[in-house]
Amino acid sequence: MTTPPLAPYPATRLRRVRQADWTRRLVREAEVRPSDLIWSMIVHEGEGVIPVASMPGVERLSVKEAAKAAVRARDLGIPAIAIFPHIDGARKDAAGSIAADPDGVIPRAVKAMKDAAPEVGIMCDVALDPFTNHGHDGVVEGGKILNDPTIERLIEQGLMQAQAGADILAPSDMMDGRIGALRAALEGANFQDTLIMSYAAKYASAFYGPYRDAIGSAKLAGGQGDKKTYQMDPANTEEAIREVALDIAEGADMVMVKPGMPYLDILRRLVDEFRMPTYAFQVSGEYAMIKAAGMNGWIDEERAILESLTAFKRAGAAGIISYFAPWAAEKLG
Ligand SMILES: NCc1[nH]cc(CCC(=O)O)c1CC(=O)O
Ligand SMILES: [Mg+2]
Repeated sequence: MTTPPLAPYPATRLRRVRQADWTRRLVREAEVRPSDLIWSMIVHEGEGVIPVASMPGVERLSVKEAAKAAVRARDLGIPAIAIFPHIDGARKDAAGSIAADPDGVIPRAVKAMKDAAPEVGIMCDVALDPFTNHGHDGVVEGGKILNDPTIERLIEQGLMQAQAGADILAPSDMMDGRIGALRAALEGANFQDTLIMSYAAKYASAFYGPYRDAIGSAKLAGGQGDKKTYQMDPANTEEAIREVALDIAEGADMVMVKPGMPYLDILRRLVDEFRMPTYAFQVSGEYAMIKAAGMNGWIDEERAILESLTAFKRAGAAGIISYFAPWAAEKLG
């Protein structure tokens, strides 16, 4: 885009349009609405709610509470909820054997949430790490994360989630080829309408720390932070283009960039390049930073949250996955 020639000062005074709230609202380019939000939510296997220490204000919800939250999302105009499981450590193993258990907390939550609020889209994380005792997103052998055997497990998990009623499957594992395999499996099992949102450009980031605490994998091997053989190097942009190109070609309906704020340049690039519905995940560490600074009185928390969400929209996001979703929807609604 070329900028039209501007009359020199004083004919042009850019401050004129900023002089009052009404002028600012008239020229505003990006605005975040409740319909832009996907509520990121942790569910657990027990009863009641359990606070997450490193994410003040976020609680792990029981299935019953998750169903109530779905109703709340509907009433707030939030279109979708992304659920992630906290699994009892004693039930994890090296293979993540219970990842595709049709009686697990995720399928139970999906059913309860769809029963309570069928109008709300439910998105499931397709990944093994909440279920493995090493915290990695894949099958590990001799210290290596095996790509193709992992895909087989993800397919079982994804089909189970679709069977339970999940609307969107969101593989967050970063194995090569899993989008194509999952799409073929869904077609083969008559799930033509199940959406796939690919965590297409997911970086090996320090900003996932509180999440690993929330799902109970922080102290495990994978929780020490090294997922660098499958998640992307934070230094790379062109590689993100290749990742997203492949996932679109394999059948992704929507793509995601993760984390959010430190990667707004990637988000913009991908929107420009592919014109696909592109989402940003404002991850646990971003939540924790804003919250911690706010609680200390170091920043104005409410303004910082809304500014951060607006920044995603300005950068081109079709929507934002965020732990702030219910608070923000209430504020904006
Ligand atoms: N499959 C892993 C997964 N799915 C969602 C998140 C992070 C979410 C957040 O930080 O809020 C992670 C973390 C990781 O890769 O270790
Ligand atoms: Mg990929």
